[in-house]
Amino acid sequence: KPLKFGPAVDSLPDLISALHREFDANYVNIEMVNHLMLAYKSNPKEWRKYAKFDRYTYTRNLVDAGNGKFNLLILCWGEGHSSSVHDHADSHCFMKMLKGELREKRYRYPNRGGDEEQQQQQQQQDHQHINDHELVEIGDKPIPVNDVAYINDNLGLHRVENPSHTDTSVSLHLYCPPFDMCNIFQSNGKKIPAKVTFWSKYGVRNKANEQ
Ligand SMILES: O=C(O)CCSS
Ligand SMILES: [Fe+2]
Repeated sequence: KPLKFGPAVDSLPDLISALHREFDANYVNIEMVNHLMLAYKSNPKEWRKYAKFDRYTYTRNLVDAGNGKFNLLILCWGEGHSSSVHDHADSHCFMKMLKGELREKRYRYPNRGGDEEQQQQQQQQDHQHINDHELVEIGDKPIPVNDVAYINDNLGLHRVENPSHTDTSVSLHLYCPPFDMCNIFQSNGKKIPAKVTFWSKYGVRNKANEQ
C-alpha cells in the first residue's frame, strides 16, 4: 500500500491516537507505523511522567496497551545500563530515541533461517567452522535522538545499552503483536525463555501492577 502522508503527529497523544487508527485496519502497514514513530518529535513534558528510573536496571513503563494489538512502552536506562541479548518473539519491534544515547549491537539469530544475508553468513561460518551456536555480531551503531530502529527475528537479535556513564537515556518502544515472553541468549548462543515485566503502567507504579 503506498504511504499516504498520514495524520499530523504533534504530540504523544496524537501519536497514540494515530497508532490506534492504524491498528484498527484489519491489516497493519508496518511502513506507516515506522513513519508515525518517526513523525513524533520527542517532548520531555509529554513523557516525563512515565520516566521512572531504577538504580540497577533499565525500567519498562507501559504507556498504552494498543487495544490489545500493540504495546507502547517508555524504557528508562540509567548510566551504563544495558539489556541482555534478546529476540522479539516473532513480533515487530520499533525503538525510538527520546533522550540521551543508546547503542544497538545486533547478532545473527543462531540456527534460524532468517533472511538471505543471514544464510550467507551461516555458510561463511560453516567454512570457518565457527560453532553456529555462538553469538556473531552483525551490527553495532548508536541511535540518534528521534531516530527509530526497527528489528524482528528475521533480522537477528540485539542488545541495547546506554554507553554514557554520566547521563540517563529514554526510549519509546512499540511491539506488535504484544508479547509477555521472549528469549534471551547467552554468549555461547544458549536460548533462555524470559518473561517481560512492567515497572509501571500508565505512569503509576504499584504492587498490583508490578508483575
Ligand atoms: O523490551 C525490552 O525489555 C528490550 C528493550 S530493547 S527492544
Ligand atoms: Fe529489543
